[in-house]
Amino acid sequence: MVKIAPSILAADFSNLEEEIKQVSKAEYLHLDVMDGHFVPNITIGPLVVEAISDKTDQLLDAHLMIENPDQYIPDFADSGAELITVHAEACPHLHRTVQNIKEQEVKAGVALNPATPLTALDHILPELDLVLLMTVNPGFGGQKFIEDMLPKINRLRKRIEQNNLDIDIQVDGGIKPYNVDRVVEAGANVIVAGSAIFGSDDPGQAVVDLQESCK
Ligand SMILES: O=C(CO)[C@H](O)[C@H](O)COP(=O)(O)O
Ligand SMILES: [Fe+2]
Repeated sequence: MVKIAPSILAADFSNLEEEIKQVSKAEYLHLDVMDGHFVPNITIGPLVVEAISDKTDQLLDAHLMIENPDQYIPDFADSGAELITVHAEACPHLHRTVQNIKEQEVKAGVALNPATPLTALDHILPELDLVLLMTVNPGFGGQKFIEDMLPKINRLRKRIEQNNLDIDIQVDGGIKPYNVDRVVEAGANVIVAGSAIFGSDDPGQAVVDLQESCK
């Protein structure tokens, strides 16, 4: 089943509780953590994740776009994140970082930037619960989907199937009602959407519309 993960990056932060309530039909809530170093933007930390965890039963999906994530993994797990995703590009000791996530007894994800090849997953894939394929360059919401990511998604899905693995493929960036069917067809099964949901007049309906488009 395909799951929708609204990214609160595009929500009204002055009214976050109400914004989150509107998207409660989505299975995940995607929390973009940016440090101003790995990406040129700064967003939220564990304190905000903890505040959100009191307000929803959705799976809290922390997308860490930060350098040295190992330093903060326990804090994000303690704050209620149930899936922690780190960027391969930010982790010189990726295997150790993934083990650090698993020690916290939360799901472990690895994200790849658009220009990072799938070979970055060669010696880590069986350890993962999820691979996040960025479909824009990370740092900002509202960017244009990079079409060249479709064959990348498909190659990863085939590799997962050929190796009899049970790993989610999440896509993040520029996903809209008009292209979501193509990312699902290519093999993605966790769909992040920020501006397509919170930029619409009715975020709750936008979640339902995306769910319908995935069927
Ligand atoms: O990780 C991200 C940016 O780095 C966001 O999750 C992503 O950009 C979602 O926003 P949109 O759907 O508007 O593209
Ligand atoms: Fe994200």
